[in-house]
Amino acid sequence: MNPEYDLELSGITKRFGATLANDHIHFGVKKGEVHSLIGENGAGKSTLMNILYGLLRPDEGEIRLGGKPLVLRSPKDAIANGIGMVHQHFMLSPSLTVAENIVLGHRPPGQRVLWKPREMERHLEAIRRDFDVDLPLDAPVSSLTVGLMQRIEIVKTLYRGAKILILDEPTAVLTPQESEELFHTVRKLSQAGHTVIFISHKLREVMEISDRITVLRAGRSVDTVNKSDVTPRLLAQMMIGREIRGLEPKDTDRGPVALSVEDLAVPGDRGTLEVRGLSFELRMGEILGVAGVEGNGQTELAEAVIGVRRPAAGRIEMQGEEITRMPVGKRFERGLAHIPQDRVKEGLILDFSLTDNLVLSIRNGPPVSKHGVIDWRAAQTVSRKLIADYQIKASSPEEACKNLSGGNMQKVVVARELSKKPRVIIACQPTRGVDIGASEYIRRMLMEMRDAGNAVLLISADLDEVMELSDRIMVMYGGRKTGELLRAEADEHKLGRMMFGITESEEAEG
Ligand SMILES: Nc1ncnc2c1ncn2[C@@H]1O[C@H](COP(=O)(O)OP(=O)(O)OP(=O)(O)O)[C@@H](O)[C@H]1O
Repeated sequence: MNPEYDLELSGITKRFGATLANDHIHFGVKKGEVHSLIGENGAGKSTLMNILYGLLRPDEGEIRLGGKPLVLRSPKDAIANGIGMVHQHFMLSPSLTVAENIVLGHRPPGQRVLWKPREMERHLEAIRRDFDVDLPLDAPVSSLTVGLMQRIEIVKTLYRGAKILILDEPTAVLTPQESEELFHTVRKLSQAGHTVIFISHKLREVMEISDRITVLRAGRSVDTVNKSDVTPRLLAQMMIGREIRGLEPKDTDRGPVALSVEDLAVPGDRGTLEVRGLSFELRMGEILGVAGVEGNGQTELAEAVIGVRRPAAGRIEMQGEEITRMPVGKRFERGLAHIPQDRVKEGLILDFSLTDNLVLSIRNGPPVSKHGVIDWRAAQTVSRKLIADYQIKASSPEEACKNLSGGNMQKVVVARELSKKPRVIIACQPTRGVDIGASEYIRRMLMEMRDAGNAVLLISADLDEVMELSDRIMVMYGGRKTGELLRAEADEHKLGRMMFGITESEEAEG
């Protein structure tokens, strides 16, 4: 045990069948530090943190807290020892209020009864004050933004006495503004002596928030470094074990119209119009980026184009044919592909194998099936090739998708959609939660699809991604277009203003 460390995991090994997810990992954390845990998809981050949170038992290795060995049989043990975890998928009851969600099922330490309302209020108030987090305590959770839900999860773990907080890719679901607020909370936590373990793929964030950084690669710990001793480039190399190449966007000739959207109005789940009179054209051979803070109609736009949400007005054409009311299946037959933003809910059948998800769900013809009879061997060959091309980490093509890490699930969706040889691709947050190596690959694939003369509508809240890939960028705010720029004309400042509703003419007036 290194006396510097408050928490130390040593020799942690965990196998899932043939997969060695954690291979003698060493991970030491100091009190009050923000310690980032980074690594490519499937590197073993979630497995290690699930062990620390008592969700998984290691096959080998030891955990020590404050110098004493710690055996964690369940999250209850972890919480009792001051270890809390905020997962990527929130565990909240939508119909209950914020306050009810926070206190739900929690008893004050050593007592049999639940908190009394006054004590509860006092306890919550202390958390609110100490960490400068504001919450609408009486609001039902169903009415809140994702950023607020995450804040509730953090307060919930603090309420249960967490001193060490594990945040599993917390910014993956946040807007840039919400991420800033989260960082403010993280800094407050660290100042108050709490330890934060921050899992992320975004090196810029890691460089901004961390004191120290541990890099995992293929189940092993590569190194732990001080933030001041590294650069993002060096971290990327440590993660993927080689130099990364930059992407060189290339100017291509714009072809005929791939997608034309005219005066489109689309209602959201609550019946109010989320897309309001939107018109634009996407050409073959181009990537049109749709920038904007999430929740400004981008999702409803994508859903209307792929056909799962009915527009209230307007017209959509694909390659000259009207598709406004065309059934989804027909649109796909005509060459549309969709990379959904919620891959778990919309993109995959989790209990099914990789081959099922990669190949069988989309191919009805040769070589995978003939006259309705599936050729399993051919299906497996196609599946194996996709697994290799996209470097999907799985023990075999028969592995169930639910066993894959989050980033690898995304690779499955992208591999399947792009392998359909589509003509028009609607890509929604295609690299969210995906590591650098795989992001680079997915971005390169989107550019290759474009260079081969196809069209890509890239909806992304990641401004860097939009600027890196797009030939043109359109900004959405409040369901409308607030501007459209060529990549060469776009900069963060201009786009940022448009993202908050300042139109091009207002922009020109300064
Ligand atoms: N329950 C499971 N059964 C089988 N294999 C699993 C299981 N959980 C994880 N694995 C495998 O263990 C390896 C490590 O996965 P883990 O989820 O820890 O990676 P990660 O670094 O968190 O990745 P990501 O960034 O994509 O979330 C992967 O190859 C994964 O497929």
